Amino acid sequence: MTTTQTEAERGRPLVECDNVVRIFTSEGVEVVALQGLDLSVAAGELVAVVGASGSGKSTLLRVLSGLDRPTAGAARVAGHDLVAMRRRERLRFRRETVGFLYQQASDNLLPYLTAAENVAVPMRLAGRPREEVGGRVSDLLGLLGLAECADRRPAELSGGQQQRVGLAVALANHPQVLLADEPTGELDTRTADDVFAAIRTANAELGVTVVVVTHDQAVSGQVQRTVGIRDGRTSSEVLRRTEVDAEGRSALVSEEYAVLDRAGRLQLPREFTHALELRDRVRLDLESDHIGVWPGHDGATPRTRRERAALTEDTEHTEDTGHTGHTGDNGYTADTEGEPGRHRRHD
Ligand SMILES: Nc1ncnc2c1ncn2[C@@H]1O[C@H](COP(=O)(O)OP(=O)(O)OP(=O)(O)O)[C@@H](O)[C@H]1O
Repeated sequence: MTTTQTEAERGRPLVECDNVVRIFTSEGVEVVALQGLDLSVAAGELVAVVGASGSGKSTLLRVLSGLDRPTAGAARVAGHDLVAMRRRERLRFRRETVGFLYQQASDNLLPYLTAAENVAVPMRLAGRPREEVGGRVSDLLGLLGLAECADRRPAELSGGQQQRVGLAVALANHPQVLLADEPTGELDTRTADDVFAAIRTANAELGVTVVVVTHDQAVSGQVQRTVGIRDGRTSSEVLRRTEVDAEGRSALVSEEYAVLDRAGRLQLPREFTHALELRDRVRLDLESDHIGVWPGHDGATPRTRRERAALTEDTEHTEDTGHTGHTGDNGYTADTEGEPGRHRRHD
């Protein structure tokens, strides 16, 4: 089966959101669903966007699938400008460039058609020749472990099989990007793992770039990169990679990063801000290899390195620890050396 991307194309940004804003107005009240969201997904990546209910996940997917238009900002998918795109281009984009997998099987499949007939529908709508349609249908059903289900209707399939047929439908027209909205939300853990395995197969074998949105934190175990979304903007990332030690043993390592946008904005994790009662304003301290963030307080207690340096002219305090003895120093620092990316607490 042909892959969607060549090796040379892998790695270039395929999905790009730059400061995307989406404001809904209902009954005179404005709801800011996306507030300056940045996201970049490279060709060939499999990324999960994870966030609580109301964080803006579905709004993001609707924008990326061309169903909705951002209020402000820039969004591009596979070279298509999602803000400027006109009706005709939008239709072709939705038919050929992106595939969509919904949470409910009833949104992915027509109940009166067999699995094979369902997979054929998007290709027939796109006007593909009959001989191509038959080959693609059996290739996809075979790849996703559904060959024996070809002639069954959705009601005769398990929940996991229905989602995998839905995946085959989404992939039918060789989309460059697969967008999945809570694709395993209705399934038990084992069946959800099977569906994720099928999504990974599609990503690896067909080269399709995948963006999955979910509220399920556990999904980060299934993907290479997890992007956290909070209050309509991306806030953190977890990267997973395999490390091999000197004895040749491999271990899966995951590291959490905060996302820094182009304007230098950073969202601190909620548990950090709660732990230190950080609010309204904080003091920043530039060190040689990291930045310290300190509660703002009332300005009466000197906190920053510069302020401490001024103090040390009068006292014998050492700067080695980065702490002044009198502050209690419960500030967090994000190290850039030693443990890159890890949020570490200084005791
Ligand atoms: N058409 C709309 N009109 C008004 N407000 C909307 C509309 N669509 C979404 N919102 C609001 O925008 C915010 C983000 O909604 P969205 O559906 O994107 O969140 P979500 O993370 O997908 O949530 P869930 O996991 O519950 O589906 C919410 O406050 C929601 O109420």
